[in-house]
Amino acid sequence: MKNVQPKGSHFIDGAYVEDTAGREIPCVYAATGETVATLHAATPAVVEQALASAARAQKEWAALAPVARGRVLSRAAAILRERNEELSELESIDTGKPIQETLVADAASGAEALEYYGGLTATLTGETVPLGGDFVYTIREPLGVCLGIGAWNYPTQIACWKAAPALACGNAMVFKPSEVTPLCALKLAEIFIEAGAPAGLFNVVNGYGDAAASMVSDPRVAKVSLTGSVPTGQKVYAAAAEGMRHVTMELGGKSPLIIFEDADIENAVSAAINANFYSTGQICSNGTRVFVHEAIVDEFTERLLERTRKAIIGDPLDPETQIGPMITDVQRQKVLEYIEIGKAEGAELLLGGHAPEGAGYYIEPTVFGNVTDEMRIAREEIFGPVLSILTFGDEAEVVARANDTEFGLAAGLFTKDFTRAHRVVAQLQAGTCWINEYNLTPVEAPFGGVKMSGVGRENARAAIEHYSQVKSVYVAMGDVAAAF
Ligand SMILES: NC(=O)C1=CN([C@@H]2O[C@H](COP(=O)(O)OP(=O)(O)OC[C@H]3O[C@@H](n4cnc5c(N)ncnc54)[C@H](O)[C@@H]3O)[C@@H](O)[C@H]2O)C=CC1
Repeated sequence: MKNVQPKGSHFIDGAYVEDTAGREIPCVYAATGETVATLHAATPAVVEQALASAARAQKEWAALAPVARGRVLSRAAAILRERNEELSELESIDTGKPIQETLVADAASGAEALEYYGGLTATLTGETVPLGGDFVYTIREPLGVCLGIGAWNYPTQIACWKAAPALACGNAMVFKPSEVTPLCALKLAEIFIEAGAPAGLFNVVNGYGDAAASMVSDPRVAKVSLTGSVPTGQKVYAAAAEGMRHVTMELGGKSPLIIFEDADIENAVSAAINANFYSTGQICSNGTRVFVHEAIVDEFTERLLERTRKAIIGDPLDPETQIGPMITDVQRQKVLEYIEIGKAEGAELLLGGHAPEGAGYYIEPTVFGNVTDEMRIAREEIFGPVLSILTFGDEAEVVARANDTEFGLAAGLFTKDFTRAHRVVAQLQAGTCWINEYNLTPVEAPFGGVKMSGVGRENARAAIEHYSQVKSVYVAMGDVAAAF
């Protein structure tokens, strides 16, 4: 394994920073279990340095002409693209995701976000509101220092999706990656400096939940954007509320994928595969409850099993590999427990269900048939490669069952009947819906959840609303009327 030990555990004020007094963070390659780097969690002194330099840099950055800020984001995007290969390799080492995925979905997606917001920066204007003589104009202002907190499944993409709109609006960001994937965001911080960002504008502070928690309640932090689980989201949202901070919460899901009887079966199977086995199932928006119409469930299941049996499980750095390991052994054990629960609840294990022999945190792509709504495998987020097939008879029934969940991140449906497609989408309680596709998240489209899956939106113009605030300025053109 090549040397991936960073020059320091944190990247603050334009340089790597180390403080070995912090608790160790081992960075483990999930394919072998080998420790490939050791970092140290941020101490209070490191956190202080990060917040102080971000507060200083934010003022400098916000004072630039918007087009100059946009240029820095565009340059950062170009550097990400130039280095896509090496960044993808690091992403695969950090997460265990197959290189054939990371080459297209991580630094590339991050670059898209930076390109999009780089272009948008100079267009962020206010409005003039005529009042018949007097008028109001509005100014879109940055919030200040934003805190980004990341999950482990997409360390580069999450950092970029948060940093790009935050910086476009004139904010600074301190980013706390997941403790199990501490490497990739450090590279993004280096790239921002190379692209011309002021030192301190994008700082990376590695650490565990407590390091992030100490920043959530710091008076210098104006906004918190978290990608993580619902229980963490509840804690972070509550702590942010104490200081009336803005929040974006990108949390978990248990999303439905509905296959109607007139669906194109091969496309529906492709979508079910992407919705459950991409990134070894570690995707928040996954369509893990696959509702298949009873008239086609046999045909659908047969093709799904035939195709999934061919999946190539292996070394993430081998370009042929389609399924890598789970992120940690803890996560693998959690998924294996759910598989046992599914069997005990009476679901039919049709494929997989085992951890292959040997090193690494691998788990076979797993398909359950005859799953019913009340089973825990159909209600709780597993965050692993476990697909549940549920059958249904009619449209009203499947809509009600699809919505019968505390989550509301995403939903998908397959049908050739476009009237039905739009009618059903209108009733689905989910922040993102796909018709005849699944899990595509272009930067041009807002992304986020309803219900327990979160608040706020990432990507698109929608994210601008969540990283800026509007000042109204009333301008009087005449005398002031007063009662006396
Ligand atoms: N909606 C979305 O866009 C996405 C949501 N997710 C969700 O993330 C979860 C998996 O990721 P995990 O890393 O296991 O989530 P997690 O909730 O355990 O951790 C997320 C982050 O929060 C930090 N954290 C933990 N406790 C904290 C506290 N008290 N205060 C502040 N920060 C704290 C962690 O250190 C980590 O950086 C799943 O539920 C998944 O659905 C994952 C990717 C995308």
